[in-house]
Amino acid sequence: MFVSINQKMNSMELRIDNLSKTYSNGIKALQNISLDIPKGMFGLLGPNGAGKSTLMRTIATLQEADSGSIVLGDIDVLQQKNELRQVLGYLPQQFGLYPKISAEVLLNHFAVLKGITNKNERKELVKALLYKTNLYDVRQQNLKGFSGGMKQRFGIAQALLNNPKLLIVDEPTAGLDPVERNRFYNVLSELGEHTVVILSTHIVDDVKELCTNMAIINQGQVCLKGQPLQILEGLKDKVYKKTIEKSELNLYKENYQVISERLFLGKPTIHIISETNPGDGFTAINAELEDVYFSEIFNGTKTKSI
Ligand SMILES: Nc1ncnc2c1ncn2[C@@H]1O[C@H](COP(=O)(O)OP(=O)(O)OP(=O)(O)O)[C@@H](O)[C@H]1O
Repeated sequence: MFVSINQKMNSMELRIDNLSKTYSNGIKALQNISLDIPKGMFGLLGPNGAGKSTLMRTIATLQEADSGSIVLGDIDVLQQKNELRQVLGYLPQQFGLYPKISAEVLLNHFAVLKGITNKNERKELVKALLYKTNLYDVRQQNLKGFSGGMKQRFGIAQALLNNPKLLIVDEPTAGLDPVERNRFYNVLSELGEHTVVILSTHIVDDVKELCTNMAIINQGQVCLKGQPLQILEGLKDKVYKKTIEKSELNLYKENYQVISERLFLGKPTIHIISETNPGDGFTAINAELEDVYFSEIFNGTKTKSI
């Protein structure tokens, strides 16, 4: 049957099936990871060492898996590396930039490397991307003067040069202040409509602000996947909070399923999960994505789909 290009693009999604990777030191960084990632922003949330970067690098064809498969549309990612690279934009966790060169000149240089040979086309594209990433006004500044957020936005600009169908962004907001983080969110939020965007992060707010679908991974395993709003429904009427004395913390941990503790005006405020109202001075609160995250990281082991 004839399938139009549009139909093909609409069905473009990333499918990861039973992907596993054990490093030579015995660490099982990925254990049977399976995820269906549609177009739009997908948040991959997990603590340090969960396996996020290993997964991102494997999808980006930068390292091999031991077993499993990854498919983007009709591209078999693990076999057709060059095909994947043509439609991939990748912003790694750390990247170097030439410090003594302007953003405009460097972006133009990257465009040449990506095979955009027509000078006028390249000029227009560079200009459009500098606008998109809010860097047009500083395009003639050398990159060494750029803040962390400006560098990250430049990273996005270079990742978008080939109009990617798949964009991977690995822990982009670590170290950014709230204003820079917000600017970065604004740039990313416009990309999701036509592209599969995977945002790997340990910052819950990144996912809360941006993502329509998400998964939590921990110790190389997917422990929860679904849509943030539906996932929150799972904790409806089950989260309670109480401000306690520091000396009481261990006692509460023994008696309740404490999922998080935060200091508020110097005193610990704990969140617990309980099927019924615990009384004892606790108040019911609306679950936040942080509550889901902490409950999965500290207590969850089995994969749940919502
Ligand atoms: N090249 C490697 N050789 C051996 N072990 C590795 C290697 N790379 C990562 N690991 C280990 O694999 C596990 C997963 O690491 P990975 O970097 O994928 O996690 P992460 O979720 O990206 O963490 P972070 O948020 O700290 O970057 C960790 O225990 C890490 O120490």
